[in-house]
Amino acid sequence: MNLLFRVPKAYLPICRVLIRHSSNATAQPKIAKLKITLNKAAESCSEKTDTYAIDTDSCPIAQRNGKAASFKPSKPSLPPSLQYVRDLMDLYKGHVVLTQMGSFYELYFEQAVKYAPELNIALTNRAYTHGKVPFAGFPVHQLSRHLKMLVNNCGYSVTIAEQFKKNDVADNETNKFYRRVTRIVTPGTFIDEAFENLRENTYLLNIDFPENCMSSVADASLKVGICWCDVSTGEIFVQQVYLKDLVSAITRIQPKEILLDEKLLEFHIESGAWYPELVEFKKFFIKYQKMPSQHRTIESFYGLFNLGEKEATDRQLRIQFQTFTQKELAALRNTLIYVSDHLPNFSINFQIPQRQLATAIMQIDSRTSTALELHSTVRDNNRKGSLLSSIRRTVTPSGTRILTQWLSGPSLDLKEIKSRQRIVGFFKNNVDITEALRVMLKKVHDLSRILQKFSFGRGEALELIQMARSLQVSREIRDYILENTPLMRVTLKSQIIQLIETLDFQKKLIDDVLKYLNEEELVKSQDIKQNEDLNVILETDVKGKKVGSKDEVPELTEFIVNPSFNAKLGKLHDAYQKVWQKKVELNTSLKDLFIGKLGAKTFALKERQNGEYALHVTGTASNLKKINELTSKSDFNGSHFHILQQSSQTRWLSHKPWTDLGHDLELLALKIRNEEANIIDSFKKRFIDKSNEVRQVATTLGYLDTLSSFAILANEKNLVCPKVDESDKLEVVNGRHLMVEEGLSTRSLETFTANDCELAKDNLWVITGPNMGGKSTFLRQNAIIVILAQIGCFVPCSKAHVGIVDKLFSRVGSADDLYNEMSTFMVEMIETSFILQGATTRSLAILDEIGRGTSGKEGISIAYATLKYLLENNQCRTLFATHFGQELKHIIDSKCTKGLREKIKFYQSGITDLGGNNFCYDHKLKPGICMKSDAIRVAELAGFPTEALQEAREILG
Ligand SMILES: Nc1ncnc2c1ncn2[C@@H]1O[C@H](COP(=O)(O)OP(=O)(O)OP(=O)(O)O)[C@@H](O)[C@H]1O
Repeated sequence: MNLLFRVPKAYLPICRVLIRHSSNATAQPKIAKLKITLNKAAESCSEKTDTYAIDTDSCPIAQRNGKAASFKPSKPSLPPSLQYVRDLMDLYKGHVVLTQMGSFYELYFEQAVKYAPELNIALTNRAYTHGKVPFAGFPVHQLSRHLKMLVNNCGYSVTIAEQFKKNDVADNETNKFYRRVTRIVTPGTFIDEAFENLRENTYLLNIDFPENCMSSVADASLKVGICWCDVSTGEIFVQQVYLKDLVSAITRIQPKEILLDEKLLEFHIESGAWYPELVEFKKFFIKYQKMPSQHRTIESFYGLFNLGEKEATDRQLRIQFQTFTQKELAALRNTLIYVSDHLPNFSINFQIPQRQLATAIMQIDSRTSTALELHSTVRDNNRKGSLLSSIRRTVTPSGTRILTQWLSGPSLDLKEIKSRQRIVGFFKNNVDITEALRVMLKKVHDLSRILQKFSFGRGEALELIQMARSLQVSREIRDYILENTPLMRVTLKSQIIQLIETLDFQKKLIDDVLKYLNEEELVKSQDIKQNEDLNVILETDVKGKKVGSKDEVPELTEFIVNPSFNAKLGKLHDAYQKVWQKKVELNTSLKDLFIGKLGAKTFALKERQNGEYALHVTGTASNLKKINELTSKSDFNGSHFHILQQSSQTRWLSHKPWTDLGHDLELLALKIRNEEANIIDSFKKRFIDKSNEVRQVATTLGYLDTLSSFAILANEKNLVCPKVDESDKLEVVNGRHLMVEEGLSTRSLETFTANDCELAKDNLWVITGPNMGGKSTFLRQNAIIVILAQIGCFVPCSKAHVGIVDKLFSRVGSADDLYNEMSTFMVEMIETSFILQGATTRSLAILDEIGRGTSGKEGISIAYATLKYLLENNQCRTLFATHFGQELKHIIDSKCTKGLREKIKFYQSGITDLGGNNFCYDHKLKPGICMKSDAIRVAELAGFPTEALQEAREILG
């Protein structure tokens, strides 16, 4: 069974939803390797008979598909390599199968026909005895580009089978290769993309719902386990949440892929039928997968974590896992199985899983996150214009990721908020120190991602230098901050000293890397490689590439490890140098002969494109004639010259002394490179063994980056430090909306009108005003001020007092179309009921025009009921914008007790008449109720026809 639901095309840019069911078979016993020998019939094919293995051991997902055990070689007439592809396609049902054939990745059969157009690659056929087979392919180096299209744009899972050379087979054998599944790429395990995407985490998230919970009515207080990880940074977290808080948690995490048990497929949870809020799942890539989490003990995953020393890692894991709930452990197990199945060829290196507590993070549901434009704008889903882009001043990848995480989940930990504020305050007041720190931070590379690359057996030698340089900078930062601690107050000083302790990374390892690796050469070869890559891209389709000679054998300076690293490398370099010296001598004497005696124009010892060592001589026809004579008659140093190739002005000659020396140099260079590769690997391993320390440095640098960036922002935007405490207050004096203010300053000369807000527990402000009068802006700016205050950032106002808010709710007219089968009013009611069910006395709710989606009278009654319920039951701080101010006031006055009435305050913004038809908005809030909405003026501004406006004015009277 393989189900694929595709979202309408128009929806794809914002929410790629793919629901895939990978297997419905029962688990099968493990089969390590499945050897298949093709029978006689195959020999008649155009390819030779071969024996191949589908390595189900390396990829247990295939075992679980349940086909491995019952697998029989199907139709015998296919050539072995194609039979392999066909069998893979059967094993990995629903996946796109890319098989490496030489220097190409290829798609075959119906998959070639289907996906070639999507990848914009040529589809062709190859004739075999059993008929024509469609195929399409692309060069290996284009894998990343095509994976992006298949995985990110189209939402497919891609199984990749790579080609390897058999160990025990000679080079001239036809069947010297075998193929093996090396990974399965999905949005959550797309490490190549993640390594490039420095600003964001690439989270894969598993949700473990209680067994059979969907067979009965949803209970909002049901406990659910979640686990999410970023394979590219090694971060992994678990949390237990109530069903009612699940979507908020997912909104905060923003996973690239959500993994669910295939048993849930039949419940169509994203339809909202079981629990309405789960329609939010439509925004994410969902993968349904068989979840055999009970089949493996948690201990069997210990190998996926690395803190350095194995015993210490195991011990810490044991302690940590004891603190997790059963649901968290189940989600963790599911996630770990999935990751190890999808990356069978990589050694995963996770840090110790962290448990996040719902009580430590402010809950922001997805509607609020969208309405406040935390990460992208409502209008065009663009990052530019969002709160994140407006406040981001970070200069390191880990700083940017921390900022993103904080914005999605501000802290509820007062101590932590205050300590962040102290650091921001220090940096704000000490601009020179902050500038110097940021100059250093700019030199820091993405340490956790480089570390992960090393763990995966990837990463260039240059990244070792980047790692060492970044760690060296981290030590400098530590020293620099320490130097400046006398300027700090006692509390800040001890806090800072504790923080920067982690920056003290082992100096010896840094020094060794910088001492023994040739940075200059690595940078040079990186530049050459980049140019080559560019040339490859440019020349891909150019036929008749250049022919001629390769460069001369590399010189000593092109090696990347200092020969003094160890005796073995030293000896190899000595030997290489001796042979090199002989080459220099030979070159001199032959130059003497060809240029000095025979009058050639140029002479060089070269290695030709085909690998032959040869003398390259150019000259005039008469000189070359002499050279021809020499080659036919005499020898030099006891060896004859032979003409390999000639043209009117050049000669390629072979000469045994140079051939021998060339081979010796080549062999020695190879040995040196092998030894260098071992040394590079050993350095990588030394860093992997210090995974914990490297990650701590990365986190601390990211933390310092984020907080110093807040200081820069505070000075730039005139922000102040809010008073944050456990009180029930929300008091803001002269508050501003950062993004609206920014928009006004770039678009016009208009300035932002600052407004105050003064709420306490169970206080409610009703805001009225004309259309376009600034009601929504006011609501949002206060919510943003709360978020900024709780991430430790300073806030846009002249004074603020924020009692910690546990949950932020909004009902601000949604641009989402997730509930596509429900009416606008129904959606409005569902969203309002989430607030009424979820808001606590510590929450802040902003509600914009409740009840506008239905008839006037009923709308007012709903608005009133909501307002009263919030005051009496939720007792949260509430800002309530409406056009029905007068009507509401009337009902409140007649129905509410004095006590309740005192909790409600009415504020209004208005329009100032400038005479004639001219007017301007007065965005200043003042007590009172706005009597009219000035809708006709807005219609006029919007370009309504004059007759229509006149008609409206007459009706209004
Ligand atoms: N305090 C302010 N100072 C200056 N300009 C503002 C202010 N508040 C809002 N504006 C401007 O007015 C525009 C409309 O604001 P907003 O959407 O908040 O009005 P509204 O009262 O909610 O309108 P409607 O009732 O039509 O939804 C904003 O886009 C911004 O350009």
